[in-house]
Amino acid sequence: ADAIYRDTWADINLDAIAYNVEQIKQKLPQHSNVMAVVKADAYGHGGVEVARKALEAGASMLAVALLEEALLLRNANIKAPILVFGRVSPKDTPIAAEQDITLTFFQKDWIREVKDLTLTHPLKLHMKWDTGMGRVGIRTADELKEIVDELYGVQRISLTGIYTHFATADEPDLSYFEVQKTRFEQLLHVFNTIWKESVIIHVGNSAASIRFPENMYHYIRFGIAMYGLYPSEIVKREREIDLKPAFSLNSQLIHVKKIASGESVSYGATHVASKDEWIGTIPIGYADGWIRKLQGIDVLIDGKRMPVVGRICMDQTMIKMDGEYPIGTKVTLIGKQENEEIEIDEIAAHLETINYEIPCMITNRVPRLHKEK
Ligand SMILES: Cc1ncc(COP(=O)(O)O)c(CNc2conc2O)c1O
Repeated sequence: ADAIYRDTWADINLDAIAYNVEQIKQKLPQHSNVMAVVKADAYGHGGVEVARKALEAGASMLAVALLEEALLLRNANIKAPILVFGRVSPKDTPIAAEQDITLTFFQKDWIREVKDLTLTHPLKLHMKWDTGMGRVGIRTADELKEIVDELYGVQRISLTGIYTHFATADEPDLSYFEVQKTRFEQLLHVFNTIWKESVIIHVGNSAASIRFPENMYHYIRFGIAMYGLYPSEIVKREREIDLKPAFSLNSQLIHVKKIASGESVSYGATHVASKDEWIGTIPIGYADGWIRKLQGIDVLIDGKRMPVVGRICMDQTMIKMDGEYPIGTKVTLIGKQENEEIEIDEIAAHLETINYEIPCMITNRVPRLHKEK
């Protein structure tokens, strides 16, 4: 790993990743396996390290969004099956076939273009069905029949899976989830009459697999919960599974000063001390993904909550402290200190977004240190 000089880093607890995989496996029936979703550099947790740990903990397949992400795992000598969710252009399918990377398809023309190529290795494909996510996938029985017709008798291209994705599995109201399930079952019935070879079937993300572990077919696509985050408030409240968060974010005080009443902090001089105040500075800013809207959020120093004051800069942030602390004092922006904790969910709420976005938005300028016992 590259040398680290700045005192700002993310601790990735790989034992938590393993724990979370074990928790869902205990809930799943024997015939359901775990596909670890490690796209976007494992939701910002470090793709290779998380993939290896998830496989060690019992996942038997990996999923990514891009061919580039799959190749990165193969280059790290990861041999497990990998599914790419996104559309890979036909011209790049030979690389996928060569590296034994399974691709997603859902367009008749795509198959026609791939059939015109000379593939030196078999190309494995999962077909995506859009039962209501409205993103990618075939939508009707006619489309299904037409695309299956393109596959008959084609050498070197093998359909090894079919899948769909739920738009509302994490919501209190499950009526649309039921609509999607029904549509999937209808398409599956048609598929079984026109395709006789066995395929892998997978439908569930974290929310669906946590809430309905019994009907997850052959694989679940385990993403956010593997990182110890609940997909939504309702799933967190239902507590059908215990999860341990894997991501924490830390820094250290690099400057400490006392300012008098009336003196200001940071650009725009927007924070004005109402009385004598101790101000700490830490080396993290919006170029690290610690964006300006996080002004006002609490961080932990000495096991206590202290607020970010003044405008967050590109590389530095100021904190109003309850007293003087030495340079080098650890500051926790996400995680625990003594009996206080700043959860990713709190940051997400402050930013009026979802927890998925937080670890993804912390840029690569913040090193990820992977720890395991
Ligand atoms: C096709 C597909 N399957 C499974 C998952 C895993 O979902 P989970 O993290 O809720 O378990 C995702 C995540 N996709 C996204 C997560 O956030 N935005 C997305 O597009 C996905 O796109």
